[in-house]
Amino acid sequence: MEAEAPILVADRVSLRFGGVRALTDVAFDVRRGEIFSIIGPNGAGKTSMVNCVSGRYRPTEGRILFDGRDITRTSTSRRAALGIGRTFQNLALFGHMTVLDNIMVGRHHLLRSGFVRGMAYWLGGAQREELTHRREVEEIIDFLEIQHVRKAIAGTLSYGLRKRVELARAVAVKPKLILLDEPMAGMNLEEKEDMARFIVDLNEEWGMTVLMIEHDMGVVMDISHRVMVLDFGKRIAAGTPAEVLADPHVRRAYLGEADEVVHDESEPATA
Ligand SMILES: Nc1ncnc2c1ncn2[C@@H]1O[C@H](COP(=O)(O)OP(=O)(O)OP(=O)(O)O)[C@@H](O)[C@H]1O
Repeated sequence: MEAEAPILVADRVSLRFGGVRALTDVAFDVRRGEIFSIIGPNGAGKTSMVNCVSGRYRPTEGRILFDGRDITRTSTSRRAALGIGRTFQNLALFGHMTVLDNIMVGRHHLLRSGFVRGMAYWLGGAQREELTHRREVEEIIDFLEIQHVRKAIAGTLSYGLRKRVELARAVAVKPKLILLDEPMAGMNLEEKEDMARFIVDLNEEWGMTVLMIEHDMGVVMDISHRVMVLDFGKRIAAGTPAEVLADPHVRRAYLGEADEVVHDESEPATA
């Protein structure tokens, strides 16, 4: 049987900012239905890579394919309409708006255009559309367990809850691929465990494909199907979490002193 085409392909992507080579010849693909994570030390190029996928940055060389289509030159908004959703490293909620309104904002493009909607309203179709819309939003609110704060002003919530609302907003646009930029950053252990569970459920129950950057290695290795490791803008390894953890390049580059620890058995421990 022929393997299904990947939903996302990065084809030898390079990105330069003046003299800085943020990415050099990075290639990977994300399979439909998987959780794929990008890890690497600070400045390795993770955010740059995800920005090339979302459309915020345009690669200097190479191509990005989504759902079989070359999107290298496609605008950010068009990519979103094609089915690429995202959350941000720093929260990007409307702090003065309610949780419900924040989630609804992301849904606008799913409704028909203003003029058509106006006409349809008079013809009776808009009410049906509005009902479906509301039901779907309520499903997401239930799923992410934020019913109790749906009327609260987003800016007043705890950090962990705001991250969850941001995820709800990204999910609400029904993306085929969701880009999560450090979803656990700044969270306490309990919040991290909740977030990890939501990501796994989104993937398993809602069939959402996930491309994630995350610094928490425990979470990454726990929930990812495959992982790519970047270092100084280059891909140094990719594979299952077990393969990546066993890779000597990764141990040297990412885990730093791991090699010395292995070779230093004769030395007394100093840590
Ligand atoms: N807009 C920009 N202008 C100039 N240089 C940039 C820009 N964005 C990223 N860089 C540079 O590109 C390199 C890769 O940065 P990037 O933010 O992609 O790394 P990262 O792996 O996401 O790091 P972190 O884990 O710290 O978020 C760094 O040297 C960074 O300084």
